[in-house]
Formats: sequence, structure tokens, C-alpha cells
Amino acid sequence: MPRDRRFYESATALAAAGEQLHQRGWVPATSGNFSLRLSPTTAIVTASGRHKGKLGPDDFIAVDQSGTPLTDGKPSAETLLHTQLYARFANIGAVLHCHSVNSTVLSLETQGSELVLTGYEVLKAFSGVDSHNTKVVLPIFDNDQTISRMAAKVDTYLAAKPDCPAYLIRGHGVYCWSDDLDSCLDKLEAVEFLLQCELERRRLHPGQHTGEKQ
Ligand SMILES: CSC[C@@H](O)[C@@H](O)C(=O)COP(=O)(O)O
Ligand SMILES: [Zn+2]
Repeated sequence: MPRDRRFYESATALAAAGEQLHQRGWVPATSGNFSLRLSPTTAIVTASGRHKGKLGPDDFIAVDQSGTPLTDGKPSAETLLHTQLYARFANIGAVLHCHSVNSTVLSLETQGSELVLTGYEVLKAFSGVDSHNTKVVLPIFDNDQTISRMAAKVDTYLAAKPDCPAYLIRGHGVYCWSDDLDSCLDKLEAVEFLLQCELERRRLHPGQHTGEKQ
């Protein structure tokens, strides 16, 4: 597949997003991966092992829906976690994966398989949520170096709960998706804000784990 104008425009947009996310401390030490949909069945994803705050045009690979590379290079080790979202949700155009301190610590400190968020005005940043009184659930999947196995668990969950706004991987980070890159960045910012609020509450009330389902 040739790297066309759409490929390079997408690469440029993702590189700028990576710089911003790195400045916020959400993609330390080459962690994280990003993608944008190129067509109904293809996407551009970050190359594996690159520093996500210093991405250049050669640090991106086009892949098909099964994660097979269509251009030269090695796509992210977690490509399948991106392509499965494009396959499941025909309307989405962007996926961001980050390793913030908040998502890493909170997913480790939460014993159950779900983090329940309620009472926060910022929940309204998620589509379909119109009140702070709503309960929004972020599932937490156990980390697994076999990505296909983790992707299967994520897919089963999302098939049952298609309104899920994002998910956490225990001790690892967060995956977030949306219509386009700008709205995905906004959503990620909302998720990170809410995770920080939950962590602060736990610091204020140690022993009282709020927002946690066993
Ligand atoms: C630097 S450790 C993080 C990796 O193991 C992985 O979780 C990650 O997010 C980046 O992997 P990558 O293959 O570069 O997309
Ligand atoms: Zn990761």
C-alpha cells in the first residue's frame, strides 16, 4: 500500500498528539500507542518501540483490520487492541493508549474488575451522559503479554457493553477511542481527570475504596 497524503496527514496529527501527551507525562519511556482510521478496513498505527513524544513520519505503519502491516516496519505490539475497536465500532476514527501514573496506580489499587465513577460533573464529557448522578463504569482487564488473549476478553466485554467509554489494563494503562483525534484527546483528558479525582479521594480516605466493584 502506498503512503498517500492521508497517511502523512494522519501521521503528522498523531505525532503532534504524541508530543502533547508526552509533555503531560502520559506516555513515558516509549510507552503508549496511537492510531487513526484510514479507511473502513485500514488504520495507521505507531511503530513499535518508538518514543511517542518524538514521532516522525517514518514512525507509523498502515495495518489492516487484523493488524497485518500494509507498509514497511513493525507496528505496535498492541496493534490488535486498536484494530479490534475499529472493527467493532464502525463510527470511530481514533484510538489512544497511554501509561499515565493515574491509570497505572489506580488499576493496580482497585481489586475488582470495574472502576465505578459517579458524582462527577465531568462525566458529562462522555457521550450519552447528561448528569453527574450517572454511574459510568471503566472495566479493568488483567494485563497479559499475549495481546490476542487480552483482545478476546476486551471484545467479549464490549459486545455486551458497547457504551463503555474506555478501559483500563491493570498496572499498565488506559485505552480510549472516539470519532476523531480531537474528540479522543478530549475524552482521554476527561478520563485522566476522573482517575486523578478517584486517586485523590483514596488518599483523603485511606481504607475506604470508593468507586470500586468487587
Ligand atoms: C515501554 S513498556 C510499554 C510497552 O510494553 C507497551 O505496553 C506499549 O504501550 C508500547 O508498545 P509499542 O509496541 O511501542 O506500541
Ligand atoms: Zn501499553
